Amino acid sequence: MIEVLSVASEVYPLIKTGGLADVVGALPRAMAEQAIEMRTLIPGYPAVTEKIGSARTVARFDDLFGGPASLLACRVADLDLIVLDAAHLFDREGNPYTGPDGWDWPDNWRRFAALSFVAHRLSQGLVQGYQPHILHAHDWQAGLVPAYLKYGGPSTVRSVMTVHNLAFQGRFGSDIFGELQLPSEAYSVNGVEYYGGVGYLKAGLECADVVTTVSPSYASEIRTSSGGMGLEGLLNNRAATVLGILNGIDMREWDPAVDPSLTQTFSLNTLHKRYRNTDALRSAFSLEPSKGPLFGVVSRLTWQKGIDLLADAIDDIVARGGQLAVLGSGDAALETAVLRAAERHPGQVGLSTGFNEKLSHLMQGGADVILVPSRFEPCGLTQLYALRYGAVPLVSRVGGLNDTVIDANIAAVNAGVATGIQFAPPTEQALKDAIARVFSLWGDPVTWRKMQRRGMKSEVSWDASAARYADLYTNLLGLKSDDQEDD
Ligand SMILES: Nc1ncnc2c1ncn2[C@@H]1O[C@H](COP(=O)(O)OP(=O)(O)O[C@H]2O[C@H](CO)[C@@H](O)[C@H](O)[C@H]2O)[C@@H](O)[C@H]1O
Repeated sequence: MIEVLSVASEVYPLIKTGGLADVVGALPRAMAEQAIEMRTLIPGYPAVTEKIGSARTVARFDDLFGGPASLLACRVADLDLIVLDAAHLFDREGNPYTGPDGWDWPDNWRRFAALSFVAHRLSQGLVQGYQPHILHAHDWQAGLVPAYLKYGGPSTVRSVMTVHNLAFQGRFGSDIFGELQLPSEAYSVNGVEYYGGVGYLKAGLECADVVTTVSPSYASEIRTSSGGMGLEGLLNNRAATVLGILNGIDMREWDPAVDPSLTQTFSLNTLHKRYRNTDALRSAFSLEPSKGPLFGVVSRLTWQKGIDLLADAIDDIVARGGQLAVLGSGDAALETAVLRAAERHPGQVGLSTGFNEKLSHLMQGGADVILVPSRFEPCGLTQLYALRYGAVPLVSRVGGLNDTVIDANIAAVNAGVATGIQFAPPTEQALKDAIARVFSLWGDPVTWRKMQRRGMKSEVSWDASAARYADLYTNLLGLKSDDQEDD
């Protein structure tokens, strides 16, 4: 049986700030169905240690990057976790990356170096009876994992680096290098060095045996100058080992037939009851009763997510008879722009700031349209939840949004395959044109209903992608697919 240690800074349902947590939380169960054993190494933030209950201490460090630490093994929410309990690094208020003042923790380099260092120690047999064959690192916080492995002496353990978002790279000054416990040769263009400093994600991309990202389109985009964020050269050099494997969704967590967060559960056969969630959503956002479509946004409010484009299109939505409910927080200027629109259109536009998992489910189960106008989107999960919950996704044609939504152009409508609306390029005008198309489709209830139903039947599970990860692990270890059962 192949043993994979997945290393990440968040995992649902213990700690979540975005889509990374959903994926890291769903992968182990998806991989178990492929006969791959996956444990997850995560930091012991207060939110995590509070939830793990009784755990076994499986290793101790007298001094891990400046303080004592221990590793706690436990099984929570069907996940096999190894929690890095290190009070000097993780026992603090705030979110995983920022303090209560909203600024990055100044020692993030140390906190996540420690996480990666421990992953490497686990690959060296730190815990008796546990030997991972593969270290699977997620995003920059785990970017040093492949570097510790590469520079840590001979090993049969292999590494995979998955990019969930190339925009967050974990770049620090060269002065930290001396504290990373890496040999001096690691400070090179083939190692962790990046433009005169240390680049955590760059290190992972350079040193991992294989790089993956979360959709085929994004895998292509990151190799171009417009999408590569400076890393396109490196990624092109490694083109043969850069793969796009589409995210799936956790079909148990996101199932409209049993979802306790919905006012009204529903399925394909009871889609006519879905309007009760729409009514509940209107009340939650203090919106007036309406016969027009209710647009919903569940997102970080950032430039990446195209929220400035949305802000400019709000008046259009309302002028055409639609309403808008926005759940999200982020850049102050964008929050203010949405808030101003809500003030301009009382009863038609609502904003709920903060992170609200339960409300995010009601948004999917109640909104008529889920709007995702991203400038770039590695995969995107909210459009996948939308499809499963009978909300029609309106998305920009980038990254994983391109790979998961079939645009309702005339050919697709006639062929009976459309599942949503796409627009390109990500500009205000193209978004407004797409909104106009939504209203014309909304005016044809039969076509609209068919689109909803088709979306609900779309393949959004992990099945196909888990099989791809299983093949990847198997090939990396030089095994044939049928060998792994006997191993
Ligand atoms: N205010 C709020 N309250 C409650 N829930 C909220 C919320 N704001 C956002 N969410 C939730 O956070 C998640 C966001 O996931 P996405 O994949 O859409 O984007 P994100 O940029 O975080 O993820 C990155 O990683 C993922 C995983 O690989 C990629 O899909 C994506 O493209 C990439 O940018 C969803 O589960 C959404 O419901």
